[in-house]
Amino acid sequence: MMNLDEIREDIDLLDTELVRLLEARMNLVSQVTAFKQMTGMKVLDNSRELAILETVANRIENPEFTETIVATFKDILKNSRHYQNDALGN
Ligand SMILES: C=C(O[C@@H]1C=C(C(=O)O)C=C[C@H]1O)C(=O)O
Repeated sequence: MMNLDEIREDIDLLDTELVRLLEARMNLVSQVTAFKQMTGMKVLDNSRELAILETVANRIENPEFTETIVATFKDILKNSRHYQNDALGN
C-alpha cells in the first residue's frame, strides 16, 4: 500500500493532467462561444448538456463514484456557461 505522500504525488500528477484537459476543453468552449456570437444561438443548450451528463454517467466504472463525478461535470458545464455569458457580455 502507498503511503500518504505517494498517494498525494499521484493526485498531483493527475491534477496536472486535469488542468491541461480542462484548458483544452475551454479552448473549444471559446470556439463555441464565437460560433454562438456569430449565429445568435443561446448559450444554454439543455439537450446537449443532458446528453453529456448521460454519457459521463455511463462511462463511470465504479458506481460508488457516480454521484461525485456527475456533480463535478455539472459544475464544469455551469462554469462553461458562466464563461460564455461573460464573454458575450450577457
Ligand atoms: C459549449 C456549449 O455551451 C453550453 C455548455 C456546454 C459545455 O460546456 O459542454 C454544453 C452545452 C451548452 O449549454 C455548447 O453549446 O456546446
